[in-house]
Amino acid sequence: MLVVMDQTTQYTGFPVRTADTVLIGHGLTKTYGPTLALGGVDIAVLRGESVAVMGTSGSGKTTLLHCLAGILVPDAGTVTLHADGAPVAVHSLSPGGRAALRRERYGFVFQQGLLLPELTALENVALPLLLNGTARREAETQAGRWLDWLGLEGMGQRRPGQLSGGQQQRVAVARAQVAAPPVVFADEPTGALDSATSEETMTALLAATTGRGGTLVLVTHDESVARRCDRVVRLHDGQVAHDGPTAHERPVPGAAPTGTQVSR
Ligand SMILES: Nc1ncnc2c1ncn2[C@@H]1O[C@H](COP(=O)(O)OP(=O)(O)OP(=O)(O)O)[C@@H](O)[C@H]1O
Repeated sequence: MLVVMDQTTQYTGFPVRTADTVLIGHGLTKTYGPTLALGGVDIAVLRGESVAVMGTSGSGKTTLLHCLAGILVPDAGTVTLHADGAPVAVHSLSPGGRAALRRERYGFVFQQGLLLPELTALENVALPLLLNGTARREAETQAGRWLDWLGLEGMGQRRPGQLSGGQQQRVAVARAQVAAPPVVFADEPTGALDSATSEETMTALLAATTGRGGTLVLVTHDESVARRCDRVVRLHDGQVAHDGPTAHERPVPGAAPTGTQVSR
């Protein structure tokens, strides 16, 4: 059956592209030796949506995220990004093409911010812009705006080791979003944080992504994190066991720093 995901429809089959679809994974299959990590997963992510991928340990969450993000190539199935310009067949890109895609079109937040320890917070955030060819002064200006916007005023010259875990994650959020990618992926972004800091980090992550028209796909074990997203996809043994909307009030979008429009 052909379905389009909306706020009332349970997922029941093959994902169909609509004008609002930004990312489609179809029939995604991945094995590691004898282990079937993904067994034909279909997923369609809408523009401006936050999707939480949940499931027990080993159910295939990170493998799915990595296939969608062009970190891993699925053994079978397709991943298509429909952002600005022509659709991109992510699964068939060369390793260099996938690296460019990750650098230019995607943002990432991991459990431990994975900030470069020898760089300042400002330099960490500016890095994606520098890699994309933005001049240093402009890159650092934009990075500084994001740090300020995420409540890190005056901390730009600190190195990651001089920031708390929650502050480091906000730097990671700023870095993921500074180049205004159409899709941000987050793998357990609050996994190392206490519940109050986790809440703050989710507020920052949602404000920086869906709050300004971008899209967020995140993996989490934490139901309270998932509840803040628009939709939950639950995996079980590498299959989609559930895909449906969460009941939550969408936060009122805040104004993003100037010059940070999401590319479509
Ligand atoms: N590089 C690898 N080599 C071998 N097996 C792997 C590899 N990566 C993942 N697996 C296996 O594939 C399955 C899915 O792993 P995956 O990491 O996607 O699950 P997950 O749901 O993200 O788990 P967790 O919640 O524990 O992080 C698991 O059985 C895991 O052991």
